[in-house]
Amino acid sequence: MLEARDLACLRGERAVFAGLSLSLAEGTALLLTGANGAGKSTLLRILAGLLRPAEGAVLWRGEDIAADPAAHARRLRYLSHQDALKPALTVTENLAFFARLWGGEVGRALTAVALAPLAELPARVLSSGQKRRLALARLALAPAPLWLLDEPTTGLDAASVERLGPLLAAHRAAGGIVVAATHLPLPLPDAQELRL
Ligand SMILES: Nc1ncnc2c1ncn2[C@@H]1O[C@H](COP(=O)(O)OP(=O)(O)OP(=O)(O)O)[C@@H](O)[C@H]1O
Repeated sequence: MLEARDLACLRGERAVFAGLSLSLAEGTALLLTGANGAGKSTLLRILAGLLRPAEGAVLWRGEDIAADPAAHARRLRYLSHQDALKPALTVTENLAFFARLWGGEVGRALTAVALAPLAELPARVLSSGQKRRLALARLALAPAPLWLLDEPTTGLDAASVERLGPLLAAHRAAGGIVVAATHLPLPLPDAQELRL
């Protein structure tokens, strides 16, 4: 369903990677690992259609994602290093913004990341782990077949990492694909690993 063919990426003069291919079927997960600077975030940005590869192509169900970037944007949830929160808005309001775009129930998504008790606080007062959980709550709003997650568990306590397990499992059980860059163990049983 998601395929990368012979990708090459240059940053400045330097080749970050070349000849990179992968193929992921419905319900599968891929962990991107490797040293700092190996190109994990870069590859996620290419798979998200945010960065064009120097060579090669990314395909969704056999079609180049570059042919219809808007359609690709609609089918994915991309969680970057940044939490992309509006500090002055409350926890509920931050999530309501995305619920207007994608649908879904804000209360249910907050419960999935155990943030319901903080729903009325402005996002600026959240701790860094709570901010990450609010970013992750977007995943629980409405289905999208492709999740691209950059260090999703940074700053999370053990219980919050564990809570991600059912969220990831439900997504995969519904045929969703997960690609996650990480230095830490993730609750993603049977994930393939690509070491960059
Ligand atoms: N805009 C840019 N211009 C030049 N080089 C860049 C740019 N963005 C990234 N790079 C370089 O590309 C390489 C890959 O960076 P990337 O962020 O993908 O690594 P990473 O594997 O995600 O690292 P980390 O584990 O530290 O998050 C790095 O050497 C980085 O310095």
